[in-house]
Amino acid sequence: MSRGTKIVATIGPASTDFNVLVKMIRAGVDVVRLNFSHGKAQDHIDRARLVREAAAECGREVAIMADMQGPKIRVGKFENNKIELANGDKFILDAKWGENGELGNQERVGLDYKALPRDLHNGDHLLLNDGLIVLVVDKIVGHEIFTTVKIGGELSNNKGINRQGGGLTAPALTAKDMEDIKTAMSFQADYLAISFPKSATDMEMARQLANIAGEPFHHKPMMIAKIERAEAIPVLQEILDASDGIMVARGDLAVEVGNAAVPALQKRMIKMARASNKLAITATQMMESMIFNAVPTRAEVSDVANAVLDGTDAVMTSAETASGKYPIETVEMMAAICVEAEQSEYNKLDADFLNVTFTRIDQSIAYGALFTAHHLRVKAIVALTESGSTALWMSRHSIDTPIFALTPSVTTQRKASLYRNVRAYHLLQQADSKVVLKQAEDLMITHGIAKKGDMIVVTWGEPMGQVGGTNALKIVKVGEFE
Ligand SMILES: Nc1ncnc2c1ncn2[C@@H]1O[C@H](COP(=O)(O)OP(=O)(O)OP(=O)(O)O)[C@@H](O)[C@H]1O
Ligand SMILES: CC(=O)C(=O)O
Ligand SMILES: [K+]
Ligand SMILES: [Mg+2]
Repeated sequence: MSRGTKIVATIGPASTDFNVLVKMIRAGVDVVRLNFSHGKAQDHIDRARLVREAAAECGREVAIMADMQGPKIRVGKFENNKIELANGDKFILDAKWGENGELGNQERVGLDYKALPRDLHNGDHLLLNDGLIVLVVDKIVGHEIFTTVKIGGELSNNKGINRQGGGLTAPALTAKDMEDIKTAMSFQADYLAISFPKSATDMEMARQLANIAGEPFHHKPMMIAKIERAEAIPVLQEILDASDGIMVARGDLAVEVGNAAVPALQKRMIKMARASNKLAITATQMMESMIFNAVPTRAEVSDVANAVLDGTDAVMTSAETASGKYPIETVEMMAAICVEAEQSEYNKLDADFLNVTFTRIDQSIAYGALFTAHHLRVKAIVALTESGSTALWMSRHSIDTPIFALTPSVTTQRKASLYRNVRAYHLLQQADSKVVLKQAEDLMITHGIAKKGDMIVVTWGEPMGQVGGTNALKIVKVGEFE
């Protein structure tokens, strides 16, 4: 059985190797994530090239997602790289500490966001290191935040800080992000993930910067809003409207909204994304124990399967594949869980369209193809597409029929590798629809999707070769165009 849910794999020291990457791609990686929170610009440029080479070796198109660092607030470095905080200890976060090279100690540490004291109030709970350490603000005096340790532990260099409940005002795009967007466009990253956006404006600004940086390469990336701060939740719809997709970034989100709130939010976010014709990625700690172990826990298996049932386009790995011991096994395991979970999917195509009115020709064709495929039980839906949007619209609804996007654009092909239930292949640009339909049939036969006499549904636009012009649907008996 082929897999419909896609796999996004973060790469890092454990996977920056041609042979490992080839094995990971063969095991099922569809999108590679480069995390700009770690490493230098040149490291990402080199990694991107390695990914393209490994994908070529596998005869596949793999998308690259550049994930910006964003305004994650971090503590500075310590004299001895780390300290141990005990419950009840007094500790100072000092926005001026480090300005003259001072390192942190048992009493105080510096901050990379100088305006933090201004944003805080007495009684605020600060969560450090993804919530493993909790500090309560006692008072703020100028640049010094005086706190009492509520939950202690080891605090090491550059760990992140969140306020419980969110509300810290750091702007979403930092100066570093703006530089990193240029780097990502220099290798034409297919997806750009923006960290901590809190409004549609943040996403619009990022898109504008990306489009300008991509212009010399005629490249426009798809924009992913990482939903990971409390303020993003009430404005989720407007963020979705300004983006091409969202990431349920459970690491930071859990710290801001409380971890018990995350599962329900995940379901709501994925549902809203699909209803808005946008993509959804479920991220963080999906196979966490596989950083050290060759098999996942029962809970992790269920987590991946539940994300599939929620309708996510992709499940994502972080440290499991970036710095873990079993990057290849993690991907193999995830792929197997996805396939199994998809078998049990409850199909409710009719319910998706209750009271829906179609107003666009291209969308009407896309949905017409879905219903045709569903009711006639054809072998495949084939969308001849320039931009990929026909395939994207179809993929927002769950049906058993696989969707194939055939496109002359390699960028469209790469982007489509994130769309659930869509496989994209390259098609030679042709003016004559008869020739193209024949090519489409041949591709289905070559890939073992359909054989002579099987039915497939094909959509395309007349005249061929124009973006957004899908206006034709044909039910084809394979072999008809001999
Ligand atoms: N390029 C890389 N180089 C070194 N280590 C990496 C790299 N990418 C990821 N890692 C390691 O994997 C861990 C988890 O990866 P992930 O991408 O979730 O990082 P993170 O620091 O939690 O991300 P963020 O800063 O976006 O919240 C990181 O904390 C880091 O130890
Ligand atoms: C992926 C990410 O940034 C998070 O989970 O917070
Ligand atoms: K990041
Ligand atoms: Mg995050």
